[in-house]
Amino acid sequence: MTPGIRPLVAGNWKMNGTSASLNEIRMIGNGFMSGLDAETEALVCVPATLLAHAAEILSRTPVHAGGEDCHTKESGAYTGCISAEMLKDAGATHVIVGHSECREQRGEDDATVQAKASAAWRAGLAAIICVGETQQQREAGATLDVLSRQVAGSVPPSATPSNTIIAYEPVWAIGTGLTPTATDVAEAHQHIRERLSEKLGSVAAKMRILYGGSVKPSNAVELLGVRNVDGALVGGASLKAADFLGIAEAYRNIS
Ligand SMILES: O=C[C@H](O)COP(=O)(O)O
Repeated sequence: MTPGIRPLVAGNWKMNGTSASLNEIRMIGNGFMSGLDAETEALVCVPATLLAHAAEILSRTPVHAGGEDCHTKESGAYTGCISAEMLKDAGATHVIVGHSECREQRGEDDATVQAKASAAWRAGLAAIICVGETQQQREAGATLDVLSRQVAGSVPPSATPSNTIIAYEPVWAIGTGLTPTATDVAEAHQHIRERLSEKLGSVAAKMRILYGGSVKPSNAVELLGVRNVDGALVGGASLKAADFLGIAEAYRNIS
């Protein structure tokens, strides 16, 4: 938590979900209508095939719909790719960029991630920029250096709290059930906040820094209660409305 920052609980469905899954979206939207939005803002990033449907369902609720990735260009000969403008047109308010799965599987570097964040703004979307170390980097004691490099290279210099959210996702914690200790999370988030301050100045104090990596209802109070943790980016547990809502409910027990 950071005083004065409203936390964001964001889901990332990754390559999961068909039209049969839209009922979970409906239940997430309804859950936030029953008062949860007082504590947190909520967002579900879904595959592009579901985005327009999800956005339509969520338009009657406080929950936003988002995309999971975007191209740097607005349009053109990029078969299979989706621009930020297309996501916006389908109803997105946010897009994730630089997720470790994109960095690793598609060889995305920091410059590309930064260009994608700028593309998101060009379309009127907020960018959720992901950073985080691998297991190997962690074992080599390089976590903070990696985070410094990724913040320096991936965050555009004109980022503001309204157009940019940072997500710290230790790669080794994603989908593994493993999580860093609260002390490690606090150190990483403080380090990111400091690097953002150096880069962006005073606006960094109000920028949301989410934690992602095996967040579940059972560990949400501990992880989300850490200083400088301003919400969660949730993968597997966002696929089930009950789990996603359970994570958001953690804020009722965090002071
Ligand atoms: O974007 C979400 C993260 O990769 C976390 O995924 P997870 O909650 O399944 O570990």
